[in-house]
Amino acid sequence: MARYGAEQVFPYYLLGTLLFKGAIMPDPRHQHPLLSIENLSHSTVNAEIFTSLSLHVRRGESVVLCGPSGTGKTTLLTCVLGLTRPDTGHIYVAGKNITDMSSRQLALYRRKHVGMVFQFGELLPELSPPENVALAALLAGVDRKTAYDSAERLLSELGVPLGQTPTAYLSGGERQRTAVARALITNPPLLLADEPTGALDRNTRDSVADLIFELPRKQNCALLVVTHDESLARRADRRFDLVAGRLIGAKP
Ligand SMILES: Nc1ncnc2c1ncn2[C@@H]1O[C@H](COP(=O)(O)OP(=O)(O)OP(=O)(O)O)[C@@H](O)[C@H]1O
Repeated sequence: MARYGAEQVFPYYLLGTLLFKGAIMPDPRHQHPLLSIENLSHSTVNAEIFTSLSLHVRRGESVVLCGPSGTGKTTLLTCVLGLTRPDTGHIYVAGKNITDMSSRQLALYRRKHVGMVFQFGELLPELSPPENVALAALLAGVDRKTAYDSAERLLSELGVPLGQTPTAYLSGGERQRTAVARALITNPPLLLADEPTGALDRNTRDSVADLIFELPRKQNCALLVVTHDESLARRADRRFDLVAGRLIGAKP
């Protein structure tokens, strides 16, 4: 049986300890992408929206998609959500080809693998923040107690007041934090956001942006954000512009 001396084992022990303590984080660029968009083309009855578009996002990294109005940024997000079927090309999430999935499989995929933050939160205004957030977990099959406990923990961490006040009465920032909590409650590996700070004033926008852009590192998820906001785009690890149906990389 082979024997290993301390001098042979120690470097591996040290590396393992450093990795465990988070002193050396694996570089996201060396991982397989969580989201792979490959040669995607899509058109409406009137026009071609994008052609042969490819984009990869890894766990732990943030990518921002900018570009003029009407170039298809939201349409691309709806393709990744499985709400729009592209004409050609494939989208893989965690190795699964979502462009081949049935409607039933897509509904399950959305509940378990994707969190989405919309510009106006898209919460149910009559429900309280814990109810809005817990609902996403209940729909994903989580039991009632766990869903409510997790919703309250997440909301507290994100600084949203608990209680029974309907979300309609909360401030814009509190509503958007609730929307982030709802996107995170199922612990999705992929987080999408469409103009997540577009409806907020400057101060609130900065604090919600801070919150969103620290999620890839904190939750080890992949983040894809669509925005017109240059200050938001600067926070991303990588930034692309969608212009005339093509992706142009502005930040490596
Ligand atoms: N279901 C649809 N049927 C017909 N045309 C559509 C449909 N959905 C989107 N479009 C068109 O596709 C184009 C891209 O729209 P999209 O909303 O994706 O652009 P965008 O880049 O997100 O714009 P903005 O920055 O203004 O939000 C637009 O011209 C839009 O009118």
